[in-house]
Amino acid sequence: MLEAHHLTCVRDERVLFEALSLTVQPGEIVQIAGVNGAGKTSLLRILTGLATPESGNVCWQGEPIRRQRDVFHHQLLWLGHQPGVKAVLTADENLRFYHPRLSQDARWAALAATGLVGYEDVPVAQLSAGQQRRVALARLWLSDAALWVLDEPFTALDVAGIETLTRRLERHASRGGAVVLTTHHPLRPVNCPLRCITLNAPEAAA
Ligand SMILES: Nc1ncnc2c1ncn2[C@@H]1O[C@H](COP(=O)(O)OP(=O)(O)OP(=O)(O)O)[C@@H](O)[C@H]1O
Repeated sequence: MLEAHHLTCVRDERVLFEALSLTVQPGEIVQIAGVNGAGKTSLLRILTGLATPESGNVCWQGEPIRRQRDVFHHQLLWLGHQPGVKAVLTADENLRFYHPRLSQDARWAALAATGLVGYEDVPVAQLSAGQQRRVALARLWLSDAALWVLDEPFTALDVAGIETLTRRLERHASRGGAVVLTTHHPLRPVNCPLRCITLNAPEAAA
């Protein structure tokens, strides 16, 4: 599904990782672990095509992503470290921005799935940090992308929110999707293949 070959990433004269290869198969969750600054977000950005590695390449279904950006991005849902929602828009308007063709019923159902019943028409700026995260995560209930790449998706969620999200990830994997995520929150045992790739603390470049 997704393959990374011999990736090297240097930031600020530090080698974050070198000759890193990994594959992501349908039906699995891959956790990228490592200490603060190890390069987890940098790796996710390379895997999604948002950043370019010093060397190596990333392939989707056997083809380099740089040669098929539109196809790849159609199959990708990327949620970055920040909630990625617009503060002046309501929860529902944020979902409509990303999914203009979906019905209000579908959008509200997604918000209900993340525990936001009654907050649909509230401007995001007035929501708590955890609720803002839930608005962003509601896209996971609307997306039909095969590959989800999620940077710290559990941040700011309460215990119930963490469980709801974990179940959503399991369901996506059970339907043949794949998830790559970073988290400092330990994942509970899941009912699908789960692999953890740990990045070492970075070294100064030679
Ligand atoms: N655009 C950039 N320019 C310079 N340095 C960068 C850039 N992006 C990241 N870095 C540096 O690369 C290192 C790794 O950053 P990254 O965000 O990938 O780490 P991380 O493992 O996701 O950390 P955390 O767990 O704190 O989120 C950091 O030292 C950071 O300062």
